[in-house]
Amino acid sequence: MSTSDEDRNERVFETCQKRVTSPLLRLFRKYGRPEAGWLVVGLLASLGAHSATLVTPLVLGTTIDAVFTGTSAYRLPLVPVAWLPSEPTGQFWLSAGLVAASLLMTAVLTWLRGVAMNVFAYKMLYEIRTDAYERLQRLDMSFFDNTQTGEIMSVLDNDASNLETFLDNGLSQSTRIFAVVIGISAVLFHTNAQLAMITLLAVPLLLAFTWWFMRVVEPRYATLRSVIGNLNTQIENGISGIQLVKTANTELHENEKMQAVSRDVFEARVAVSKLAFIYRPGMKLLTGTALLTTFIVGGIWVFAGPPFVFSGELSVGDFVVFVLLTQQLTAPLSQLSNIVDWYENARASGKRICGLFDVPIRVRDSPDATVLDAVDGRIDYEDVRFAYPGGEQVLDGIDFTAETGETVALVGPTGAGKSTVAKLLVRLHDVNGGTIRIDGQDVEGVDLASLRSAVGYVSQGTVLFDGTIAENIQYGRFDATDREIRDAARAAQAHEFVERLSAGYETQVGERGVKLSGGQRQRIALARVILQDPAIVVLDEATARVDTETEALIQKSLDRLTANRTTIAIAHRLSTIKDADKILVLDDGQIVERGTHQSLLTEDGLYANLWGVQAGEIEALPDEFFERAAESWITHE
Ligand SMILES: Nc1ncnc2c1ncn2[C@@H]1O[C@H](COP(=O)(O)OP(=O)(O)OP(=O)(O)O)[C@@H](O)[C@H]1O
Repeated sequence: MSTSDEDRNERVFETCQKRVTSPLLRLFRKYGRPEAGWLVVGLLASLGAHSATLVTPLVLGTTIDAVFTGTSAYRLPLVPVAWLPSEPTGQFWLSAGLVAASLLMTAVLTWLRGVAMNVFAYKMLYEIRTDAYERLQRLDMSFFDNTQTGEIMSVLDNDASNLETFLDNGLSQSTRIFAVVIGISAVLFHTNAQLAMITLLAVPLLLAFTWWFMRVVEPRYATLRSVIGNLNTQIENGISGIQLVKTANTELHENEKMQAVSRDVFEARVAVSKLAFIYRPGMKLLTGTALLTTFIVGGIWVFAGPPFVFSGELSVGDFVVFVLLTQQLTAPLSQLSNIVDWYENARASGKRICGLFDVPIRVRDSPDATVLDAVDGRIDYEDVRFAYPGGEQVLDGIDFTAETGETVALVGPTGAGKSTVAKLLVRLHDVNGGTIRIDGQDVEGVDLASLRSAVGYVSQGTVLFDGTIAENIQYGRFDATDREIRDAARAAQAHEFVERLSAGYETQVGERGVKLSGGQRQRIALARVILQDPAIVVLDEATARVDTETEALIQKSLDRLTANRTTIAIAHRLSTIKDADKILVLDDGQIVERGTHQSLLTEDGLYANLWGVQAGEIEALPDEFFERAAESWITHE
């Protein structure tokens, strides 16, 4: 498959994720560098805080030997002997002071670490999230057609959180391990190199055990992540389609689907846990064994002199240092599994985030794009051909012109390609062949923003945003005044019904506008387009979902909207478009008839048949029509 084919296929998001290498490094280079100062402060503070915890056992060891048992001189690593007191009382209080100072330092540095690492992680994530969202909005419609909403949402939500957890907890826990293992090793070697070798034998064993765990758990984690994705999709589909579930009485069926995906999640979690149940106790057993071995060997050494091949002395103080520090090894090393877990999750999430950044955008401004300004509104379609990514040819040789101010209607059987013709005008997709021009300029050569503000689009299923009615109308032009919003609503025949609502223009419309009727939603959408004041208007079944009375009302507002604007109107109900300047009859991606209402009726073709049926003059369409519709239906399926 060539790159461009891959970039056009339905699973383009998946393909892009697979191609990503070193996602964390890549994200760090782009988003972490500007905040690297915070990271350095955080890591140094973490290193300092964990190193400070080593002071207490060290000081305790030397104090026991020098002050309590008197077996050796009072010495502290890195501190010149001349600076140390020679009297036991002075030594005792110095030790107490050092322990207090190290506790205080640990507390302050831990605070600093928390602040610096949080700021680093939050700032980086803020940039990634906003950039990803910005990118997402520019992606082609075909990306949204082929990617589950749940999957996209989880990139901005779960994946960003996974990254944040790793950047914050994962990195600071890693420095903890680094500081503790290096620090403890140094202190133990300094205290007694021979015993240190016995104690620290545990470290390579712990690392090897963790490496094994990482290798075997990763495929299970991959399965877990994928089934959690399925679970999210199921929940998302079930909730967004709740009306269908209730009316179709399919709650049981949905429950069964939910049970199946939940079971998959359960089984995947158990598979991961089975390994975690071996790993965590295994880690404890290994560190426990190291402690016990140190205790036995060190104890014998203190009581009866050096055992086995060892030589030299081990004081009680040294023994205490070993026991205390070996215990301190356990906690950070047992975090290794969490770090691995956070890292794996962050890597997988980083791949998805980078994959999203890599999805190619085909519909974009060309480098020499010109701004579509002072639009007259003449539209030319010239031999336009189109197929959706991975699909069959949907439009084949579409040719027509809409003169400035004209209304061109597109009619024809379902699936004929009418909406596709309209979508190509605002470049929701780009043509595969031929050209679309506005005022003689190829739409692919003009600035996208100017193109889309020149065309007002009212789609089949009008979608409103959660917010007030006023906010939804203002979406057409954000700097519109209250008066302009009301004027637009009046022109759309919406003002009266809005005024009758208890909160008027401040009424909340609910998610997707569910609290309004279909006709009310449609009129709000029309008010929005009237406020936008475009030179060209596309009406895709603008009156499809309303009753005849509302249709009459909407028709009035439509007449206001389309007067003096070039209009492309798509309609099944032919009565709504019979006055159009041109009517194009589409069938199977081609224009099969064209003319005015009157001329098409005289032609006695598909349009005349459709009109006859709708006007009740003909009882049924000819068999030939059904055969063709069935054929088109089968090929579209
Ligand atoms: N996003 C899409 N991805 C893939 N195929 C699509 C997409 N949208 C539409 N199609 C296919 O393109 C063909 C034309 O669809 P289109 O929506 O343009 O038809 P239409 O004439 O507007 O139909 P209707 O009157 O039912 O709205 C259909 O076969 C449809 O299955």
